[in-house]
Amino acid sequence: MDIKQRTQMYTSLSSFARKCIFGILSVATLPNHIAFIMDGNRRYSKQHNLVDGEGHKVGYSSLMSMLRYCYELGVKYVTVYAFSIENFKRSPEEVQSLMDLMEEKIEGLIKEESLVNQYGVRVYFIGNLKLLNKSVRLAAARAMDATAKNSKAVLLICIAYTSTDEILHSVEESCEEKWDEIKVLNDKKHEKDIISVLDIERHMYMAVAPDPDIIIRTSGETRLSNFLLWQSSNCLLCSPSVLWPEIGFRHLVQAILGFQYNLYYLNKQKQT
Ligand SMILES: CC(C)=CCC/C(C)=C/CC/C(C)=C/COP(=O)(O)OP(=O)(O)O
Repeated sequence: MDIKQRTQMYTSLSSFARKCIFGILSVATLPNHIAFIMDGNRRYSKQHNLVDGEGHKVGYSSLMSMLRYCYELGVKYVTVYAFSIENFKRSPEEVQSLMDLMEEKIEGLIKEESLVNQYGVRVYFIGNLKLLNKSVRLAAARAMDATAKNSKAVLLICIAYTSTDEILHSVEESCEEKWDEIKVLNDKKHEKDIISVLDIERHMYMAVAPDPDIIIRTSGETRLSNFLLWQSSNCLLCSPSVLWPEIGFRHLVQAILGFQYNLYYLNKQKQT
């Protein structure tokens, strides 16, 4: 058997094993939305003596594997923290190199043979997109347009994002909307109206998705780092102690088992 045949056999065997494990996991409630904080790409580069930026490229391959597993399993929504507003404070060279990678990979997402097309994924870019340079912003707009008709699954890419910025944006939009209503009604008694939680939720960038069930943050970190603060009040946080480029199938399975155990335990508590 040559290398090609061996690789094919390995791919079919691992795909079969995954299907069996997914079959078992599907017996209990599956998460509908998983979010990832992809921590540890630079540390991976350093640990493996790679040139700067290589860790993020390996990190992108890990992301593609995790997306494949999630969509195979039937998780409809996946969110990733790709670039925070805080990341703009890194050196100009590093920001530029990350933006170049982002642009290249965004273009790749909508290619004919891409995973996005294979699984019918609608892509959203979530964040303060006007902070991005024009070419990345246009690439993001193209990817959103090109996938707008896909409805089997959803990928939300948080870029130029922080949760506090999202909340601020949403409160501003809600106030403006309320103010316009008051002006139209020209009714003094409405001036006392205040915005509601529902107004704020409606104006969130993340309003296109339900709240996440699980947030997985690699490299053993248990901080949320300004990610989905509003949306994570009932969410399970998992922190596998591997760097993002090292994340694998077993970490996803562990997180889902944790979620299912948590749900089982909560239901049991409610019954007693
Ligand atoms: C199109 C698309 C979704 C592309 C995503 C590409 C990708 C893997 C981006 C990760 C970006 C990032 C700043 C990760 C955090 O690791 P870090 O750089 O902070 O590393 P560290 O935690 O070791 O410092």
